[in-house]
Amino acid sequence: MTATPGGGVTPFGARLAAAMDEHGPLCVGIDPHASLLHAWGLSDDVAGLREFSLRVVDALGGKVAAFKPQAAFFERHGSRGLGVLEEVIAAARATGSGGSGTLTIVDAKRGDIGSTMGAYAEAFLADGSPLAGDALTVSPYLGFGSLDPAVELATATGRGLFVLCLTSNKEGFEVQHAQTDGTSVAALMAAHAAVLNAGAEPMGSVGLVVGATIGDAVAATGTDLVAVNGPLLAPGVGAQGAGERELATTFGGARKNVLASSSRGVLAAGPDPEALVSAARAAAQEATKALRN
Ligand SMILES: O=c1ccn([C@@H]2O[C@H](COP(=O)(O)O)[C@@H](O)[C@H]2O)c(=O)[nH]1
Repeated sequence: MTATPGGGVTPFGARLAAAMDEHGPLCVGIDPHASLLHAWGLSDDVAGLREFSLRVVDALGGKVAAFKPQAAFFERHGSRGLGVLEEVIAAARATGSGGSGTLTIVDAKRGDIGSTMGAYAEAFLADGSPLAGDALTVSPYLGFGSLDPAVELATATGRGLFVLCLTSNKEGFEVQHAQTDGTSVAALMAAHAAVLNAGAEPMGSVGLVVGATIGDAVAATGTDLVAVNGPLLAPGVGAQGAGERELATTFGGARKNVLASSSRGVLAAGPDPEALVSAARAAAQEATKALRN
């Protein structure tokens, strides 16, 4: 974690804003699908998982704004797979010039009743926990307030959260577009995040997941992304079909806070490290054109 001159910790929102300014608004997902392991000539076991993931970190560390390891692909290999996730987080932290590291967003989508959420928070957001990256994806569908232990620990340790709001999959609408008294669930989640981020500069640390594939869902659900004043993680770029046009049109006035995310779209270029760098560079340029002009 980066210390401020006053001895505090620079909040995640500020660290992510700086990383996006330096490297472009692209996050590369580390999703070691069995099919990708095979395509890279690796075995679908813990050794292959480790080799694949660390090669991605080696090739792209210090060159992209963030990594997003998908916990499911590590969990499917059991406790040793989780050990590899810990190694990946540590390796990302050690990359980059000056030891500043590459930010990691652990995509584990945790959410539970508050007392259990406290345990998830300790696992993924506490200083000293080997599974703690710089931010965690969380699910608010047990009620936004159930996330309080994660909000509190993330704030205390300078980490961030990405709360599922408008997800990139086509099934999300039945929950996220549902309305109570004229307010959609997505708009309500965004409003909760806005309260937590109020006044933060350059942006707060409680972000949302808003897929790049959602078409006009921001307007359709009345979701005020500008008021959120926090980072917007936008999966769906690449393999799910979204590209420059979707990034440019989906987020309106909140575009500058968007971190586009691509996993298979970049990883499919491997295992050659130079090919991975070229694919990530092309995706970052596309995201920059769409989001920063
Ligand atoms: O709404 C969401 C939330 C998370 N994801 C995750 O992002 C990656 C997408 O992988 P691609 O290979 O770029 O399609 C994956 O880990 C998902 O679980 C998402 O796609 N949509």
